[in-house]
Amino acid sequence: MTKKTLEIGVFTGYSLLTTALTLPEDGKGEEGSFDFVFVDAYKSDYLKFHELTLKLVKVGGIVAYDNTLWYGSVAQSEIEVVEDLIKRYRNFVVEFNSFIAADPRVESSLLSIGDGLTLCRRLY
Ligand SMILES: C[S@@+](CC[C@H](N)C(=O)[O-])C[C@H]1O[C@@H](n2cnc3c(N)ncnc32)[C@H](O)[C@@H]1O
Repeated sequence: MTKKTLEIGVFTGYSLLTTALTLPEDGKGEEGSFDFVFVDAYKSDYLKFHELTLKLVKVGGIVAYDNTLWYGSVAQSEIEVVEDLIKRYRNFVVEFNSFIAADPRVESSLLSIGDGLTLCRRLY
């Protein structure tokens, strides 16, 4: 059962509260061996956060990265993407997805729900 969770990138707190609602009475958020980390911050920092979260999450724990389809732009060629915000971060997300797919430290899956959610399970 998940007891220790962390969220990187809080705005309204919606996703944090959603996670909190699943915690048992003795669930904690202290530093240490986390069961679950949810990352929804600036996409340019995702690779940096990956190194950090792999230290924080325990072996067998899950790190979830939001927006890894980045409005579908990761499946488009760079020149097809015209909207500024999407264009600005597309290459970071493409690079992140490639890195995660080849990272032997995690087993990962990019779920095509919402704007894409990548689940990584730390293997060692
Ligand atoms: C898309 S919103 C997150 C929404 C969040 N899922 C919620 O329900 O509240 C992204 C948030 O991440 C924050 N953020 C971006 N980069 C960050 C960083 N390096 N460290 C901490 N927070 C960061 C932004 O300020 C913003 O509030």
